[in-house]
Amino acid sequence: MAASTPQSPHHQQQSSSPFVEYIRAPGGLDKVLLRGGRSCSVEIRLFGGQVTSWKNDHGEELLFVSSKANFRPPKALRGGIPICFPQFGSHGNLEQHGFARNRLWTIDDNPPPLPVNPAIKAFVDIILKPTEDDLKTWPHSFEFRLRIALGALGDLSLTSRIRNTNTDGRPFSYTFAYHTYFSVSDISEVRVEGLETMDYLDLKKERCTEQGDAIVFESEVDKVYLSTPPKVAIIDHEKKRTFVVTKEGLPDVVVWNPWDKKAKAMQDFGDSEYKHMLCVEPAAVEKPITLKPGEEWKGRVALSAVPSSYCSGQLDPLMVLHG
Ligand SMILES: O=P(O)(O)OC[C@H]1O[C@@H](O)[C@H](O)[C@@H](O)[C@@H]1O
Repeated sequence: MAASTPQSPHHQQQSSSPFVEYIRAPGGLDKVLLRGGRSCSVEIRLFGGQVTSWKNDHGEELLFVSSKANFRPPKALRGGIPICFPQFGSHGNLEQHGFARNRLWTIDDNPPPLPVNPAIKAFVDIILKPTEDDLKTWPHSFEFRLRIALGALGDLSLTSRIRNTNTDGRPFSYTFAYHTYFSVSDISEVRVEGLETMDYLDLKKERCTEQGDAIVFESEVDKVYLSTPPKVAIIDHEKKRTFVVTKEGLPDVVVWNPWDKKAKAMQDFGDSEYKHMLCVEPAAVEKPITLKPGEEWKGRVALSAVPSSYCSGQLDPLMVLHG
């Protein structure tokens, strides 16, 4: 559905679905709200094509957004799920994490169909195409379609479809990440399962191997885990909540927490906020994806938040990851 001209600064546009609301706001801050059962909801900001809120049945926020986040374009918002494309981090010559998170996306009126999923309550399709300026720094024509969907059980999924629309016959390559900021009660009470014994790239992009235990957090972590299994679990002991991250088409997973020193150095991040967030980012970093003209790539992530089967220090990882 196309967005119409705003009639008031906060004009709310009717969509054909009672579960989808388009909210016009000044300064490029248009949003889309997806509503599910009870208090479940997802908020998407067209600037950056960024999910900025994901709430469960009880209306509790599941994603972290910094209290110091800068909501004004052109800077990306610190929190939610920024999209890193066509470059993850500093793995290339472009600006950090690429430009997609700093561009205005539009509603995709006529997306090519995706397989029908009856469990999906509400969804929106948005699209990004390069601007003239983007073509100067990254001379490739593309269509990046993103479907954001809220499932009947409150799960959130993001499906990216990137197509090479170059007319000069040239392929292009890119790296990618769903830079997901999870909200956690206390980082020292959190562990990540599913990445044990995996190889990873450290900050210096050197290859190392993770130990056999679940990952816990006692200092800064910034690692790109390589060729990982399709599921990762983030267990928040204090909240007794487990986030299950299921990914397709995205071999790598970035795990990031800036800890105290880096937190203080970030102007749009509170000094102590590192205690309440963890980024676990399904990604394609080590091996860039290459598309020939006309080819399309798909990368999907599904996030769910379930009560932990944690009980006095015993979590059955098999239940979480395969149950
Ligand atoms: O400050 P930015 O550009 O949003 O990046 C935040 C972090 O994003 C993570 O994905 C990277 O692994 C970190 O190295 C980086 O510091």
